[in-house]
Amino acid sequence: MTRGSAALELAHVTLRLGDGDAQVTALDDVTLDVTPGELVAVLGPSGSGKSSLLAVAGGLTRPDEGSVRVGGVDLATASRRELARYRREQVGFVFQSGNLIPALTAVDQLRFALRIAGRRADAAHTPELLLERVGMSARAGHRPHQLSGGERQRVGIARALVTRPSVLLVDEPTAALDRARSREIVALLAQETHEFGVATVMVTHDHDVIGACDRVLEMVDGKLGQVHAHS
Ligand SMILES: Nc1ncnc2c1ncn2[C@@H]1O[C@H](COP(=O)(O)OP(=O)(O)OP(=O)(O)O)[C@@H](O)[C@H]1O
Repeated sequence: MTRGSAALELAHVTLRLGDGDAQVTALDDVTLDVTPGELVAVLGPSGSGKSSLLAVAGGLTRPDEGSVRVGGVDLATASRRELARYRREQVGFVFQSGNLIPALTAVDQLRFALRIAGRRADAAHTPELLLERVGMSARAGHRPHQLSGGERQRVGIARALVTRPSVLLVDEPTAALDRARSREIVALLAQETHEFGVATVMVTHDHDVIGACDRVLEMVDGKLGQVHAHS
């Protein structure tokens, strides 16, 4: 699989979870193309399938039907080994509250991510330079408990990008932040998405932050579509 700029292409993806009467169609015929350098927001109520969408796009689970293509490989038919490799080499994840490792300083979070990925930073994307990009140089030696929620998210974004993924998957990045911080974080995600040419999907409940996104979609009962006005 080639590294770098690759689109994320989901076609007619269906994912069923649970068994028998308890079975739920978490994703129902979902089609989504995200181009390199594009930030797509996915809105939707709790239980609508947003986490399932990230799980399928991130190679954490295979769909029951449809295809999920990144750089010419179909994750729906990939082996477990190929999926693990895809997750390690092609995907960056950003979670709700940063999900940083408590014992590590900000710069070590990024070094550790590189080590896990079995990668070396190229000269233009060292951990130090990435932290500078997200405005965290002065806090590079701080551990998570010494950082604010917004600062932790900045480190989380830098950590996700240090391995130079093709696809960036972002789960409720502003859940723990106030309105001003939320807007800053999503503006940063947009900036880095464009700069790195990464295909980014951000799921969120937060209608307030979608102005910075290139495209906004809505998930309802496992179906992905255009946003409808809410009363
Ligand atoms: N392991 C499972 N077995 C059965 N059903 C499941 C399982 N995991 C999730 N579901 C169901 O699948 C549907 C989609 O869940 P999903 O977590 O993708 O929604 P979500 O939009 O991310 O919700 P939230 O915003 O609350 O995180 C929900 O109806 C949920 O109850």
